[in-house]
Amino acid sequence: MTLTVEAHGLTKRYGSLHAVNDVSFAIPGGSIVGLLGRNGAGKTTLMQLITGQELATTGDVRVLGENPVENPRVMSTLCFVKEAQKYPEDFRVRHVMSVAPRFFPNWDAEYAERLVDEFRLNRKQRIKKLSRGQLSSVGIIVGLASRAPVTIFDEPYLGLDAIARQNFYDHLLADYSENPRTIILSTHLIDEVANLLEHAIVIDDGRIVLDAPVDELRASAVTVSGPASAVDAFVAARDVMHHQTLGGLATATISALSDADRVTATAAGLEVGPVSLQQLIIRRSGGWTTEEVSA
Ligand SMILES: Nc1ncnc2c1ncn2[C@@H]1O[C@H](COP(=O)(O)OP(=O)(O)OP(=O)(O)O)[C@@H](O)[C@H]1O
Repeated sequence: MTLTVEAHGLTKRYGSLHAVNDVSFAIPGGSIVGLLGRNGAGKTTLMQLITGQELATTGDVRVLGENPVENPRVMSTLCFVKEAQKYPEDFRVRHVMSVAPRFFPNWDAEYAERLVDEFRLNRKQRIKKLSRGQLSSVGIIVGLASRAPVTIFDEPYLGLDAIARQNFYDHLLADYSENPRTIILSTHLIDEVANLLEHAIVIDDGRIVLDAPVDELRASAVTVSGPASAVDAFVAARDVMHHQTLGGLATATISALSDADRVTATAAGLEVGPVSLQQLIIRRSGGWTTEEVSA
């Protein structure tokens, strides 16, 4: 299997702050990877290291087997859609679309034009006059139409309404299916992208706290819900990751159940269901509590 992005002991320090701290991972080619974590966790710094925009303090990062820093061969395979992309002062939407092929050898101009219409952008509009959501749309169009072998989106949805975000997710999945490549998506909207992601890397305080296939994560836990007394009796001898009560009802998140345990739970009047990816990731990042929700 070809590895597209690899890091070994990668560290970026700003003064005494370890923004990225001894991080190692390997992203196989042809996958959609979620880079997830709380504010200030180190996601943007890690993406800057991958794209050669920052120099590592120590450690090593490779894109398609090569160091990305000042490497034109690697640059031609990368597209980094940043939250705060800068454009020349007098640029209009159509200028972005016309210069993009110079940076992205796989640029699909026809697809880009279709996306401009779908995201309802005015080709003549000055970039600096675009709304926050329209500016995000421009970045999304560049990221999708670049067809870059390694495409990285850093919170690409800022200011986008729900319809435009769904449009992005639908296009991402459809276009990725037709043109497989490596897509790294940094987002806080985990449940919105849960169905897109094949792999999740969670970073917290500069360190990777989770690096796992999403299917494996999903299979690792379940919720059991029902009358509080029945839920409590069922989970009494188990490791409870999260517990929530609402009136006389309770929901507990526990490790995956065997078939026999599922039968026992159902016989006790409990419902066994899936856990959302967001909940699993919050839990793995050490952020879950027991909640009492008043009715
Ligand atoms: N150029 C810089 N100089 C000093 N500190 C920095 C610099 N860039 C980032 N940091 C710090 O490094 C840490 C990681 O920042 P980073 O932007 O990578 O986080 P993030 O996970 O992308 O956060 P968010 O989700 O809020 O965008 C933060 O504490 C941030 O303040």
